[in-house]
Amino acid sequence: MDPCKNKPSLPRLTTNVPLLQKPPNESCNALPKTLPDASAPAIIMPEKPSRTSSMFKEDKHDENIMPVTRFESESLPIYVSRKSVDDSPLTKMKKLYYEDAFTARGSHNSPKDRVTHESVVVVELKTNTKAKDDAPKLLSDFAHFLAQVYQRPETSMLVTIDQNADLIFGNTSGSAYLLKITALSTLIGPLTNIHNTGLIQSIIQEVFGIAPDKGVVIYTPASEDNLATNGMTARDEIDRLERMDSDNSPSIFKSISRSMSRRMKSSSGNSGPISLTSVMNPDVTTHTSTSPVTSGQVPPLRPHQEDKKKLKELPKSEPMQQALAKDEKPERTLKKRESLKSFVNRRLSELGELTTMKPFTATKGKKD
Ligand SMILES: O=C1C=C2C[C@@H](C(=O)O)NC2=CC1=O
Repeated sequence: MDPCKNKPSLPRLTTNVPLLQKPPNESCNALPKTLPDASAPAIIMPEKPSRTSSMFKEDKHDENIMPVTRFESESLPIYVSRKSVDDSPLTKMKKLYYEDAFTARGSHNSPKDRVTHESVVVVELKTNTKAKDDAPKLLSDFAHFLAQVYQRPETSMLVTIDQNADLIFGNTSGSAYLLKITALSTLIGPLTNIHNTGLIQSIIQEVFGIAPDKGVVIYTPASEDNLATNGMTARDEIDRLERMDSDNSPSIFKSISRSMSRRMKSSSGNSGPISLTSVMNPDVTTHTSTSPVTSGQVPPLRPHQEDKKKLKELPKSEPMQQALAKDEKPERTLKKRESLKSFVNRRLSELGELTTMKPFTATKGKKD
């Protein structure tokens, strides 16, 4: 006889993470490997961040063990070893997660999205009812389950379970629980909470035998400034990644510029490259930049490698006029009063084969 038949059926809830199949012989008391329903469409979506932001404080509690007899000793291990099996469901799930998060088809590419996607989720469960599983296993399995619910690596889950809480809900001292979940505001919102409450309360019912109406779930949104780990708040981390992104973007321009330069050289033979870096991003100040003149220190455009070498030798603070004096081809430089637009257009017309290119317009509608 299926021991699970007498249990109330779990709500058919949805998730947008890959779900694992429950083995037919798995104990009804064991924490399921998977979320309840893999077939229905996802409803988790980013929600408007809440304005509130606070981290809950730890409550003090005294020991109060209420032994529970409902859990049978024949409960099977809940999860296959995740460390030793390469194609374990968790590995597959992680693979899908990382593919989604870090490839072009993923939508989590901005620093904020990246941090949000891996931000810590803190889950605190207090109950007056003991589960059958030993604490480490219970914790690990619960963390695994919650990581699926919140769609993040398990390394981002902080889970604490107090099975000896002094706790009363209503006027009876029967089994009950309090579950607090703290996460970035973007992970907490009306739809997400409805969805996740169903999932989590179902699991708690399976594992602890406590009905959803005997448990309370509190969701606490934290702002990026109020959630921290590894010596950094989430805000710090977003800012750091944003700085890294902006530091890295000029090199992308540089490499495009280099390949453009090679193509132009091979087709014209007598012209130097236009720095795409500077054309695309006038604020970028590199040695090959044609940035708008600032403080009279704009170094010349360097079309050839040997020019580049020379330029490297220029002291960084060398004034523009001195730099020009050393330049063999000063006409290729951005003259002090010349706008970027007219400079680029002048250079384009110098490069005969580029006449098909549209003139560069630095400022829409503004005459040079
Ligand atoms: O609150 C968070 C803070 C950080 C810092 C960063 C790290 O791993 O160093 N990642 C974070 C995620 C958070 O949620």
